[in-house]
Amino acid sequence: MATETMTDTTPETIPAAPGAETAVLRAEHLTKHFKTNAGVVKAVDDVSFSIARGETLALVGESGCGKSTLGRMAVRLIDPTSGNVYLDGEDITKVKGKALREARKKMQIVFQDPFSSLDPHLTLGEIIAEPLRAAGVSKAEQRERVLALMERVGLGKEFYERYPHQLSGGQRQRVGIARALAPEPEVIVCDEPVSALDVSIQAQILNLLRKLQRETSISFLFISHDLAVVRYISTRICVMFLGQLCEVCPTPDAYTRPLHPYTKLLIESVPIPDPSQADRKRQLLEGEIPSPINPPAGCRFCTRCPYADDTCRTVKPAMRDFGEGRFCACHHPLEG
Ligand SMILES: Nc1ncnc2c1ncn2[C@@H]1O[C@H](COP(=O)(O)OP(=O)(O)OP(=O)(O)O)[C@@H](O)[C@H]1O
Repeated sequence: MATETMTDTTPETIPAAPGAETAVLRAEHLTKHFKTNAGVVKAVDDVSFSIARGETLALVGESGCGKSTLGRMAVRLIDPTSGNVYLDGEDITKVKGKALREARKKMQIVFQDPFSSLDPHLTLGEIIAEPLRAAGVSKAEQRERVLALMERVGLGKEFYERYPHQLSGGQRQRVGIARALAPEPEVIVCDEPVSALDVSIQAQILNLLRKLQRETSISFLFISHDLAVVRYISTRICVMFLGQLCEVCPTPDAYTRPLHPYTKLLIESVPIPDPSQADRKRQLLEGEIPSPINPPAGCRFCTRCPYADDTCRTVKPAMRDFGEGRFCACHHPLEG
């Protein structure tokens, strides 16, 4: 139950990682509603977060909870229904034309499927050079910079003239990362970047991202449903359920001392690969996720939560500060 030290806090006050400099990217009250024939889909509802320089912030949650929509809004690939995005403290929610192009250079995205996101008719050299060409970099300099980028992501010179279909999945994702790095961004949204890859290749790509971050203190918003991957790569975690954040905390805390019942169930529902742990009862998340067209009025997790009472069903829980960088929106947090 609630402790006395806990304070109510509006989500926009969720700080960047403790001790970090000011946030590179900050989202405030981001909301996206899609009008469909079946009704208005409340894909993302009043979500706020910030990413510090050199930080990897993970966004986790089940399929359909709004992760990709949130990631795309954060880098202005889609416009929010309401809410604001700040890049280096500047409100870029409504910028257009040249200002938008400048902002987009600083915020890149790497997609899950590196095959469909690479033009099959272009060589790797051309694909990686595309953002440089658009920025007016000379032909000669483009080649030099592309070769340097390829080296940084572990692709030899011999790949310069190759086409996407000549590459493995892991190599294609390296190309996707090189292309994202080309305009020297401050933030890269990685939307399930390793989900389509074999486990051994996943580790190589994750290690590459870590190496790049050490070299340049770039920030990542890392979207994933894979909690093992997120544990390895991220500094902090945002747990999302049905369009809203329910917990934000340093990554180890999500696994060792979760505050939200949903975080705990999500962690416990991960398959157990270690046979000596086979006796551990695997918790299953039960019940259907409610429709984002007609979400529950109070806490959105109330229909699946073992602790839900009348308050949970009627009153939306505020995001509260538990100290040490831990925030949770729950009427009955697991600690206190
Ligand atoms: N263009 C759109 N029009 C209507 N509904 C949409 C649109 N894009 C997303 N949605 C809906 O918004 C909700 C959130 O989708 P989103 O893809 O952001 O979730 P996600 O957590 O990234 O899921 P996944 O991991 O499966 O990609 C879903 O209910 C989805 O069907």
